[in-house]
Amino acid sequence: MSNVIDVSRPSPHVAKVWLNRPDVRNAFNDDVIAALTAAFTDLAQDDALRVVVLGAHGKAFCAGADLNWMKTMSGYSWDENRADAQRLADMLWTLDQCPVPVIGRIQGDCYAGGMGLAAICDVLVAVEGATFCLSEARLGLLPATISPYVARAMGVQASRRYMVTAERFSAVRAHELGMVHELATPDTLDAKVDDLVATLVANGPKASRECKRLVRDVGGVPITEALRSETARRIADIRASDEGREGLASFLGKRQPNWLP
Ligand SMILES: CC(C)(COP(=O)([O-])OP(=O)([O-])OC[C@H]1O[C@@H](n2cnc3c(N)ncnc32)[C@H](O)[C@@H]1OP(=O)([O-])[O-])[C@@H](O)C(=O)NCCC(=O)NCCSC(=O)C[C@@](C)(O)CC(=O)[O-]
Repeated sequence: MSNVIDVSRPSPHVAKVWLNRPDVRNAFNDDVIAALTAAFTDLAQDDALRVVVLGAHGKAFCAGADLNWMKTMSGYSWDENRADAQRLADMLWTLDQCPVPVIGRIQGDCYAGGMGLAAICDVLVAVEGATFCLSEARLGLLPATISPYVARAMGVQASRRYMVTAERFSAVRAHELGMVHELATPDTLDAKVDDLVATLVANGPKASRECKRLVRDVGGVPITEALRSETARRIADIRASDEGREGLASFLGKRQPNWLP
């Protein structure tokens, strides 16, 4: 099971998690779901970590759920199907809760559940030639567990269209919709991802984690008095922290910040 994904640590601050079933276009089955869940659960405990890059081997990023695995599931009882779907929902949740920013490196096609993986990323870089598709309806299935993440990443209205039509669309269109943040060519993809990694590693580590949590907690939430006081509390917390003091002192002192571990 272990080699269905590759996890590497080029530095204590950076983790790379690569899907590794290129022969089936990185479709995920039970082994992948278990491996990704375990990897992100471990990474979440690592206080030195500042950024994760989620990528894939081979020509496609991810073809979604493994259809052979799903075919097996169709012989299951409703309860067994429910338990399988719950494991998938739990995996997406675990990835979404990753405490540090996740950069998605989309080097090829991104279909169905693969769009769910892309949608949990905080920053998405894709090659222009990659195709995106919420193909589930074509197969008589639903993009159910991925739907909240996809709707958050590309908006409800675009999700409506692409979920009901199951049409393919380009990375350029995904960029227009705001889901993809940067377009690349196969030659420039890694340099763009490396630049983003360097940008994220240079930021205040606590601030970076808190920014991610802040957007997740307040994005789309109605602006109420309670929210006004909660957001004020969060900035006060970080201003009063060693990191907040160091960030301001380094700016005012015209020097590089020395982030504490
Ligand atoms: C991705 C492209 C465009 C690449 O297109 P391509 O590069 O031309 O590759 P291909 O179509 O020739 O496929 C290469 C090999 O990968 C296999 N393969 C490919 N995909 C899968 C798959 N999903 N499951 C199992 N095997 C897969 C495929 O069967 C073939 O095997 P071979 O013939 O060489 O033995 C194409 O392969 C394709 O259209 N794949 C199907 C994508 C799809 O419709 N996935 C739906 C998954 S359902 C899902 O994800 C449900 C979920 C999770 O969203 C539910 C929820 O949210 O609750």
